[in-house]
Amino acid sequence: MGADAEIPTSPGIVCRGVSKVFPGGVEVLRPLDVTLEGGQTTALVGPSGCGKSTLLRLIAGLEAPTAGEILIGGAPPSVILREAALAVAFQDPSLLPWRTVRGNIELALKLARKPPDPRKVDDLIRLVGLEGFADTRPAALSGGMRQRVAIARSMVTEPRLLLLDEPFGAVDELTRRQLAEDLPRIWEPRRTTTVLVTHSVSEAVMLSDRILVLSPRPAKIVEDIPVDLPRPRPAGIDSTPAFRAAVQEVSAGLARGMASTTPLAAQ
Ligand SMILES: Nc1ncnc2c1ncn2[C@@H]1O[C@H](COP(=O)(O)OP(=O)(O)OP(=O)(O)O)[C@@H](O)[C@H]1O
Repeated sequence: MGADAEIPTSPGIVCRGVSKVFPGGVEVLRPLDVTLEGGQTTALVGPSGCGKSTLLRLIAGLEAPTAGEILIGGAPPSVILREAALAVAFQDPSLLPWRTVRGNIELALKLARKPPDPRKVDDLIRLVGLEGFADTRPAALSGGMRQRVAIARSMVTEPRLLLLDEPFGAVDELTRRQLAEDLPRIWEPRRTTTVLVTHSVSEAVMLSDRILVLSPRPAKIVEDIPVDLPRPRPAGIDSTPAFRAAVQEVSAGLARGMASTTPLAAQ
């Protein structure tokens, strides 16, 4: 981190009384109080439309809360944005159509005012399984391939905070499992604070240290489940009894969350 950086290497995230009501009175988040520990990966799971992406967008500083505040490493989201230490990979990869795969990833480095690093770019292209497509433009890629470019692009800057919203949504099951196994190897050594939105319980268990289950809209935290599995996850862990037990626990939490009106955390 640069000498003048205000954001620590693995920033924690504090949400204090955060609520969101969209114009027209759509209440998406009830006042939410939660602290996400720095260096951890936290997964947000919950029913469709409950407000997971909205919470992620608030953390990213792309939306402002209606009330309350969010602090990242003790500072408002605008600071981590200004320091280019935040990276996001959202459902819609939004790649520049006139740039190649390599060009899109390189652009992230440029925008973050970081020096070119062709080797790192090539390594990431290989890691997300796009070897041979470095000079291809997005129009000639499948949806899943475009998402993988977005994932590589989000990691190339070595962000201190990584926000992933269904990053594997359009990726086939086999590649998904491979990515879920491989990607944490990049962010773990740097202890990148990561927040992940996913509909897949097994992906949440595979990738995170902690899983927050949200209720139907307006979202409240109804379950807060630590994932007590070794990091990095060894290959084949998803067929162990401990992994399956964790998946079951989260699935049961989701079912309870669907029916719940009483939040677990102080809301
Ligand atoms: N800009 C907006 N204006 C008005 N309503 C919005 C806006 N953005 C989101 N919403 C509403 O907020 C609610 C939560 O949306 P959000 O995308 O956060 O849910 P989600 O849990 O991520 O859903 P999914 O799992 O289906 O992606 C939805 O009812 C959505 O219609």
